[in-house]
Amino acid sequence: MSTRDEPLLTVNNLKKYYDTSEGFIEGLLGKSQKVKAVDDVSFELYPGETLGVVGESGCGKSTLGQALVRLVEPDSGEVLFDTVDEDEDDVVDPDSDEVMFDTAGEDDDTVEPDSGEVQFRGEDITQLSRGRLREMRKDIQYIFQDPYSSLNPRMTVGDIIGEPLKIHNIADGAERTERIHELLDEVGLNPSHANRYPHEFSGGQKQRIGIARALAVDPDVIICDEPVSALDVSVQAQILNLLEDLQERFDLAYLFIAHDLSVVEHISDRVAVMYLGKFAEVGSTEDVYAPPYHPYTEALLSAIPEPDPLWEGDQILLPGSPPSPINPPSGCRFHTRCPRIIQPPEYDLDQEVWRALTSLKQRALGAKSANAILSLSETEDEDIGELDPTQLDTDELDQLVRSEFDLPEPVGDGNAEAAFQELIERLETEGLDGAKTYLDDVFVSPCEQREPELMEYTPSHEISCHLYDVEYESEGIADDAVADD
Ligand SMILES: Nc1ncnc2c1ncn2[C@@H]1O[C@H](COP(=O)(O)OP(=O)(O)OP(=O)(O)O)[C@@H](O)[C@H]1O
Repeated sequence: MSTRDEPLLTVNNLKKYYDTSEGFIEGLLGKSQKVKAVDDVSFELYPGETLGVVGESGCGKSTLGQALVRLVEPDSGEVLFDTVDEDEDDVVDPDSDEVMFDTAGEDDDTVEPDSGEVQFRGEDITQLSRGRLREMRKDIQYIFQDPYSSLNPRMTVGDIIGEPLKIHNIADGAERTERIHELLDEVGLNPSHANRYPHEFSGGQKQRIGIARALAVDPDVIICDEPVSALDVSVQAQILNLLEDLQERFDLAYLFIAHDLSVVEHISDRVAVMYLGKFAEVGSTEDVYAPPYHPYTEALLSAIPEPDPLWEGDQILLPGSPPSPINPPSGCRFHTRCPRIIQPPEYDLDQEVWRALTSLKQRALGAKSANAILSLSETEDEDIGELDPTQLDTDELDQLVRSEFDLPEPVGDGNAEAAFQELIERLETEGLDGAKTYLDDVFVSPCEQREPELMEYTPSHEISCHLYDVEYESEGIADDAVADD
């Protein structure tokens, strides 16, 4: 049983990979590829707190929320659940005689108690039987992003809110009606509207109905999956205030998923920043929204349309688009876009120049033809046709590549300049394949070689970045990075 200082949810090494094979045969032929939507995520959620999960679209936030309660089945990992011990007299131990069995009509091993609270004591949700899973879903509710499609249009609002009361044998008849009216009132809706249908309500009101439905079963945890992103900004604030108010009154813990950093900052006690299926940073909201930053968080914060008044830097534009979660980059997954990607000890370049050289390397290694290096169409460009680097002279090629990547001449470090010139020569004499072979061994960042752990930076702040890694600190690299902050 959880106390206030112990986690309600303890998530260990959770993974969810989606299979992309289109059919059984493809699967058999081994042609399926796995989308690593959630890839080894661990965290805790404490009673009464809000943990925000933030990151770009497609980074795995919804999959994480859904895997916790097995709306999608996780591949591996544990989700240990401990219910809050509110009132011991009201507790029903599922193993005790107090549980009255009435399984008529049930098609599985469901055990619904006639009264009292069912307890979970560190049970692993990923291993629960279907019956126990159904009981767990009373304690952990899910609010969906889209209030328009998450409510059954053919049911009255009263029936929608009353459904969980019925499923979990919580209230019946007049008692149920009274509870529905109470819940409508709790979420700021008129109880006399219980007989109306969802289409008669605005977007914000629909989300209030979704919240009332989640509250009906008196949960310990609500997973709020982008609950305000479909709403107008003014309505967003009202719903966020309502969620905060309800949290205080009913001692709810929220896992609050959103892509909008301002929304997450407003509501969260702690924040986890997610990138390509992993947590890049987790900490108290104060820690995550102030230096030292994970470079990904820093870029996200710099891009908020109305930045935090404390934000002093310029907007950081990340190069390229997020890589595919089917084949995430080696080492630190963010290294292909990281403005602060670490230089190897043999170079001493301006950071922007170093970033540009690594972008050149990534683009060349991923290119199908030399055209791609210069952002030309992979097939044939109207004006230039297919670029054949072996037909250009070295100087011409050198200038084209420097101008494409904003590289100064020389790049500013003797070793790096020599490597760049050698690259251009290989491109000219051996074409793209020769350049690729050469690039395997040059412009190598420590960030692409080893995956950083999510490490404790302070007791309330974990960061997964080699810049904050003591091993790199001993080489002076991390020290410099932190000093910059
Ligand atoms: N059912 C599925 N089958 C295959 N891939 C999926 C499936 N659902 C999600 N994905 C992929 O898994 C990755 C994570 O998706 P997810 O929806 O969890 O991300 P998200 O951060 O919640 O993004 P968004 O805010 O856009 O929903 C994405 O690459 C997505 O395309």
